Amino acid sequence: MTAPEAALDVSRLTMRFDGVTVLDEVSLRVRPGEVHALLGLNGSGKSTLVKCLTGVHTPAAGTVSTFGRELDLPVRDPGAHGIAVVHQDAGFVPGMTVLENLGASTSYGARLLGPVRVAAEAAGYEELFRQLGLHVPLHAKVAELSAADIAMLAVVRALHVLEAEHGGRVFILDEPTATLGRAEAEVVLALMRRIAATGAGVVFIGHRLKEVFAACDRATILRGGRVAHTGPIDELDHGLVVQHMLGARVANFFPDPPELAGSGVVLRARELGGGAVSRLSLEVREGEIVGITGLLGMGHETIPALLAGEIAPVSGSLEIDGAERRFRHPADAIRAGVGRLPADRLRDGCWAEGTARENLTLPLLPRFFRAGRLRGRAEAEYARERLREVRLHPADPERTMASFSGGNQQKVVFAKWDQLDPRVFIVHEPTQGVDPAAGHELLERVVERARNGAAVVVVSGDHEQLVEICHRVIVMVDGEVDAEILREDLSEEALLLACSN
Ligand SMILES: Nc1ncnc2c1ncn2[C@@H]1O[C@H](COP(=O)(O)OP(=O)(O)OP(=O)(O)O)[C@@H](O)[C@H]1O
Repeated sequence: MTAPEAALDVSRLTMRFDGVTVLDEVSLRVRPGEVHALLGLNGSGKSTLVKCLTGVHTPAAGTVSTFGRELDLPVRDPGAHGIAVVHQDAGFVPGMTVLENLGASTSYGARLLGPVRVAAEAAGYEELFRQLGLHVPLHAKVAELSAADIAMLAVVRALHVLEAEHGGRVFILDEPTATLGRAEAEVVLALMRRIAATGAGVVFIGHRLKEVFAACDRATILRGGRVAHTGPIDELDHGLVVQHMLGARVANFFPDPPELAGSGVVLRARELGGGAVSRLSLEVREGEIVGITGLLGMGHETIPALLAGEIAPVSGSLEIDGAERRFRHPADAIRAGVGRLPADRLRDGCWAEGTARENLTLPLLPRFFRAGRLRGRAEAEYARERLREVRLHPADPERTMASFSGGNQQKVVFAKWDQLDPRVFIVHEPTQGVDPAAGHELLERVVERARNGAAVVVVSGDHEQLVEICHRVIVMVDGEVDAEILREDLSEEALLLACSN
């Protein structure tokens, strides 16, 4: 019997892929009005659990109930049972208006036929926006909105789909803040809390523990497809969460940047302009780690593409090791020793249908050819070794990229750039979607790159990370460098203040 007070009650759910158990008798109980964090390392089973709740996967065993009613498995039409999932990638059409995008998910065809219905729908949304305290114009194009507004619209769309159908609601937010800066993330977290306050059960999946501690009431931590811990958030701390995730303690969470010894300038940008950057002057020395941040839309997100030949500069100049460079294509930048780890790895960083090995060795393929033939065994051995170093899980380089969890895809893309020994290494949101333990490993490797003499640029909205690993951080406002904060003055508060200036 399910206790009626649970908004969502998952009991002993088991899921297997080709005989491999990915969820092993997982139970999750979310109360109405509660924000419940679902945590775990990359690949621990969080997304698989969500996919079982939305009918994408059919579990081998277990039960699922919402507000006391048991659901038939596989779940068909989760919306009818009050379950909505908000994914990180909202899938909105930028050229369409807010209303068109919101309507498209419910009754697009009908809306085209009935102007009266459009007015009713608009009024419904206006009321919903008012209740949630959102100020987003319904007739603005999605392309004109901030990232935080778009993230919130994704939540609202899910809410509206459920509105008429069901009394009790279960919201699952899958990394809603992963692509947002600190200030924008706070807005989305506040919205999540307001939704919980209406009596919904909210499940929050995220890797930024700071957000988890600020916004969640309870947490369930998965480890290797099993529940390692469940309980109130105030009985946990950063170290304990990671301990439950890993089954072991991590002592020093963030690595320190290396000592800087009077080293020469590797990367020098003078008044560089292009895309959303109007003027960037920057010098990065050998072994130095320079962070770049800003509120979304302030230009810092464009800098990796500008420095790595994807956006052609329209003004200013760029030097690497004293030689002036004009990159017309990313390949020019790679040849000049510039490596770039992109933020959107699925769009820019990998070939989803290819295997992890193919993705890794792509830039090095000529090395594995002899007399016109690919030395397959040497290539496979190389890939196995490199991917073992980044602790790819599962440790099978022959699986397609699409079948790895998000964090493990990031490890492959990271290894792909790291192996080229870049002279200038630009890492853009390096730990986005990556669990805290793997994130720790990736940051250690970034610091190691600098220790070996590379000039490292970290473009990130994650201020905690910038404070820990950078020698100094540059803050962009309106496409220009607005402030520079040296290591001795670096703090999250100082960065937030500089960003919101
Ligand atoms: N369609 C699939 N076929 C085979 N194995 C899969 C499939 N989907 C997921 N897996 C495996 O199931 C395990 C759990 O993956 P899942 O995506 O649920 O992890 P996660 O906790 O959401 O990770 P992340 O934090 O990186 O998103 C992983 O080992 C993954 O490789």
